[in-house]
Amino acid sequence: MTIEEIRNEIDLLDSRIISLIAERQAIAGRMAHEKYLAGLPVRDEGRREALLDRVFNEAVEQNIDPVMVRRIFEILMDMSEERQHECIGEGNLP
Ligand SMILES: O=C(O)C(=O)C[C@]1(C(=O)O)C=C[C@@H](O)C=C1
Repeated sequence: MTIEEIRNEIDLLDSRIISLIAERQAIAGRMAHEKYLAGLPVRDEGRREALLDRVFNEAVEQNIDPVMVRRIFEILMDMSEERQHECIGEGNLP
């Protein structure tokens, strides 16, 4: 395989990752609605920690850097919380 072909493979995979992130953000919007109705705060520290532990362990099983994977999911959850705040009218965006 050439470098160009391998880069194309990476590009395709990156597009799939972005689609999955968009899907995750859409779910965050639904979560915001349910939390708003239930009177619950957006942030749930217990859930965050449980999720970070789970992805850390899954990364170890798959032989990829668990600390980096944890960081990625911290960012994903921050994005999700930002979306949830926007959905319930507490966003920082103009
Ligand atoms: O599980 C929740 O309660 C969510 O709102 C989802 C989510 C996430 O993106 O995974 C986002 C915010 C919370 O702090 C924890 C997790």
